[in-house]
Amino acid sequence: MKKLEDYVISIPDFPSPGIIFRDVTSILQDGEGLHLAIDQLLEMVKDVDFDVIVGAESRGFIFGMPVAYELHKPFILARKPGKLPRETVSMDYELEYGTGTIEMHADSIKPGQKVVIIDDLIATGGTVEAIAKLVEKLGGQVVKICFIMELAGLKGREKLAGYDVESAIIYEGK
Ligand SMILES: O=P(O)(O)OC[C@H]1O[C@H](OP(=O)(O)OP(=O)(O)O)[C@H](O)[C@@H]1O
Ligand SMILES: Nc1ncnc2[nH]cnc12
Repeated sequence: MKKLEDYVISIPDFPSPGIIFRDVTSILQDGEGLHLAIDQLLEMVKDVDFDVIVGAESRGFIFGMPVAYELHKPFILARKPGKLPRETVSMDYELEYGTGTIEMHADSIKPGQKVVIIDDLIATGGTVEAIAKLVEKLGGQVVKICFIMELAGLKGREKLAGYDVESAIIYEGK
């Protein structure tokens, strides 16, 4: 039987020299790969007491939403700047190849809510660290952070020290 990592195609030097791009679309374009990915995320949160799932634009939406749907939980979008129509909170962060800003609706997390954050991949950890800070700014508590893939060589976990972090696939390098 194929494991989740068997579905991942890695592309050297994309989008710039030195980056090995771990292409999540290669999981999604196989029905069994997609099913396995969502099942593994469901397994990660099965014993976690939480209220809300937050997904990171855009690939985090793909993986967070089916988990929220299956567990009858709300799904909150952490989006790139200028996309959310109502009052937002915003945080800047650094990426493996660039910088970014992430926003959430100011009313999306209620004080005291327990939050699971889902994204496809952790590289430097900047994106999800920024989202965790936004959740906390809104009074939420981050109880678990789940990834499909982790690039351990970029040490993103160090940025997320103190959080319960789990990844389905861990690549030792970048
Ligand atoms: O751990 P980090 O260094 O923050 O990098 C990981 C983030 O980078 C990618 O998203 P990207 O911003 O490229 O957006 P996309 O999902 O819309 O392609 C990926 O989907 C993660 O969200
Ligand atoms: N190396 C990588 N592969 C796929 N997505 C990424 N996002 C940031 N770094 C990445």
